[in-house]
Amino acid sequence: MEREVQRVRQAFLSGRSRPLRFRLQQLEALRRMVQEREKDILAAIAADLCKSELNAYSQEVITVLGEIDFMLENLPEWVTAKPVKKNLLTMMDEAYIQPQPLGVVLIIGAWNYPFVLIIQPLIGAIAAGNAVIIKPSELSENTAKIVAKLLPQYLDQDLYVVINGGVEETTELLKQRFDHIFYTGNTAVGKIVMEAAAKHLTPVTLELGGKSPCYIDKDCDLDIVCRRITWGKYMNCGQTCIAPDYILCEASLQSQIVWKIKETVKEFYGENIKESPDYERIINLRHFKRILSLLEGQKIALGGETDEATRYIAPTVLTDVDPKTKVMQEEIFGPVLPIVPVKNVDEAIDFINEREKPLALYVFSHNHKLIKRMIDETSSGGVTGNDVIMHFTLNSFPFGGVGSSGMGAYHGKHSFDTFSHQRPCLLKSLKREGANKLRYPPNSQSKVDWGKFFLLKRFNKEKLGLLLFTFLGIVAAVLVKKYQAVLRRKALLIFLVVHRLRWSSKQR
Ligand SMILES: NC(=O)c1ccc[n+]([C@@H]2O[C@H](COP(=O)([O-])OP(=O)(O)OC[C@H]3O[C@@H](n4cnc5c(N)ncnc54)[C@H](O)[C@@H]3O)[C@@H](O)[C@H]2O)c1
Ligand SMILES: CCCCCCCCCCCCCCCC=O
Repeated sequence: MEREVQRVRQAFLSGRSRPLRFRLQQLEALRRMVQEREKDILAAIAADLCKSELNAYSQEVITVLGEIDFMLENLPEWVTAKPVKKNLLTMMDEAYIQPQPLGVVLIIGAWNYPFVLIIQPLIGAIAAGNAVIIKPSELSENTAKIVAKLLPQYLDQDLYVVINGGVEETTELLKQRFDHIFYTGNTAVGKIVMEAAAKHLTPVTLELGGKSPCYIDKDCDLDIVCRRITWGKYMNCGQTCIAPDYILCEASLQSQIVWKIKETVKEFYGENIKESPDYERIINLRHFKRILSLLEGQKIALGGETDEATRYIAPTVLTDVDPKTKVMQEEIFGPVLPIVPVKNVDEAIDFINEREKPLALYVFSHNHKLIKRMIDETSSGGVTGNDVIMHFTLNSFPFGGVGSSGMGAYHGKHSFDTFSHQRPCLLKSLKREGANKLRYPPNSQSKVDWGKFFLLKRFNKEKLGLLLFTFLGIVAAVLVKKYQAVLRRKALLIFLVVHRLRWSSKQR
């Protein structure tokens, strides 16, 4: 492991990952890989999650292609140095911020969207000029294998390396020194990653999970609300980090919500859900049993059917859920949707604020002010009003958690920034030493006063304009005085030419 990381570091130190042209070439090669090997990639995701190729394409491949195109379009602008404002002491110098790669980045992926969750951060890391080691999740082994097989066929083999393995290999990997660790997965392992990173003072991005609440106001079109929630909750069989975890609403809305979700489930997956190509399965038996244990003692208003052999759990809704029960203590990460009755929006806000900060928050209402209030008075990684999941699709948004749902963010420019160091560069001349005497010892009151003027003095724009105007006036006056004779001759010449022209035009 140590030798492998060393090899990647040597490749980074060769400097070839840095030029813009190289980064663009690698991103184009990655796009070619996704396009040319699409069938293999979709088959691997399908095998891991029992997912149709159409769904694998819409949920993972589109995002990856969109992200690559966005990078290719914007990278030339992002990599350029950005000049910054200067003060009076640095007025004559060059001052700019130069984004630079961090070095060797470790990306650890999760199994639930096994392709996009490693390739999207990889795109950002390449764009920022880094070398990368990718550790896909061992639970989605087909995707892990295909990525390990394809990447070396398209990308630089020493700069971008896939290491497959489970807890043992990841633990070994985490002992090595990296310049950034980007981890996606559960909060408990997130803490292990951060602890390992701390030994080398390595910065981390932690894309974690949590219980994302969904508040439904009574002032709502429940048909639409339930269709959107059903889509986001049961997509990937509930195994989505930003799926609505539970619903908060007034008790009286529960029966209508259950009825409308039931109708939508029929519309989406047909009478026999098990046969629907759009309904996935639970990743493994451990998670299957964990989710079943959350149903114990609950009022099942919809679904509840299971099949251990195929790890099938039907779209399920629980009503009148007691917040103290197990299903409300951990992230569900499965197709089970508890409804917790609350009296009103105030109680919903308190409920959310009494718990860990979630990765996403959803609020449904015709009342825009209520949505704004919910946003102002709570905290979460991201928010979508009147829909679910969709903030993930906008790559101008930073995607990430807050508090126990994670730290740092990525997607689009935010990925580029996450994997870059914003280096401040001040370039002075070796001349103009006179001005520098001010800061050299011995110090004096007069030097301090000048220092205060240079560093603290703020000119307002109007005053500065007036000052400049006066200065230009003085310069003009001096010039006029100095070149009076020349100016007089020029003025005479212009006078003669103008008059000559007027005279000739009159003659015609
Ligand atoms: N914020 C996001 O973008 C995002 C995306 C997907 C999933 N998630 C969250 O991830 C969780 C589901 O993923 P998971 O954790 O089951 O995935 P997982 O089991 O695949 O684990 C994630 C990674 O951690 C590694 N790992 C596991 N145990 C480890 C250990 N003891 N030491 C070192 N590494 C270890 C695995 O090898 C894997 O690569 C959910 O909480 C979900 O909300 C978050
Ligand atoms: C054919 C219609 C396309 C619709 C696009 C919808 C995209 C949904 C993307 C969902 C991906 C969620 C990944 C979340 C990562 C955490 O688990």
